[in-house]
Amino acid sequence: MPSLQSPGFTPLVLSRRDFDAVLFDLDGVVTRTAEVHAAAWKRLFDAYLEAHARRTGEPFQPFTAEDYQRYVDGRPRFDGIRCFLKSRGLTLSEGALEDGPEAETVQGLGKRKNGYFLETLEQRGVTVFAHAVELLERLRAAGFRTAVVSASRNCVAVLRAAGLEHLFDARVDGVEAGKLGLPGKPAPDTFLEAGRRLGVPPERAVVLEDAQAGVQAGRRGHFGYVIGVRRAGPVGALVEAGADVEVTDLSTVQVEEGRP
Ligand SMILES: O=P(O)(O)OC[C@H]1O[C@@H](O)[C@H](O)[C@@H](O)[C@@H]1O
Repeated sequence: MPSLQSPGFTPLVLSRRDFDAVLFDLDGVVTRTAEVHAAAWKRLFDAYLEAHARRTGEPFQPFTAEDYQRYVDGRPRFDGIRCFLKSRGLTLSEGALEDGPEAETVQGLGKRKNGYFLETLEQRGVTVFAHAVELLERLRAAGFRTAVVSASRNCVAVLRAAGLEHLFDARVDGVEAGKLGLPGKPAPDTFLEAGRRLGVPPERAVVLEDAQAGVQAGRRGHFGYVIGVRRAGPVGALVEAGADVEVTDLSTVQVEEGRP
């Protein structure tokens, strides 16, 4: 039964009796980079929407936190652009791969946003959620296999900057998905690929996600357990999107060696 975790309820226990692997989203679950992405998207879309309002005479309606959570968070870069513009009844030509950041195309907007993201990352560096790193260490000590599954093409750079590469047995990110032609979240394919690489079937794997699209991917992939990690957004939104449980503090997740 889906539930919201709160004091007084039975603690959430991940046991080796039930599961062999845990698949972690990166931005917003392990590293504090979801807010860097969100700020870069806001900078991009607010400028775009303001210019659109000036051109058409329609009122300017800014890009909101809810827009980010519903249409952009967790999805591959260009899917996020298309999905958000569609939600506002806007379309933009796809453009070409070589379009520069100034181009008014999906490709151009994607490059512009990536420039904003990298600029902030360069200034601030990458910080982590200490409880997520501790959970990864506890899981690995108990014999779980671990993977990182991220839509981001910046996944390796973020992992390296945070010094976290050694905590994962497999990585399926935006670059890998592009090479393999895998659709991104909310499709389950990147999580399923991570399970395959670990040699673990979906029912023996747990998904940890902070994004609605990511939770949906976990549900659609029929994974053994889907944990929604609520960092922002309304209480219950991740359970509504398909998580088995919603937690805010990963230090409350218990790990048991059990017997596989
Ligand atoms: O633009 P990138 O680095 O490839 O990232 C794509 C997406 O990666 C996801 O992990 C983030 O939740 C999104 O905000 C981001 O847009």
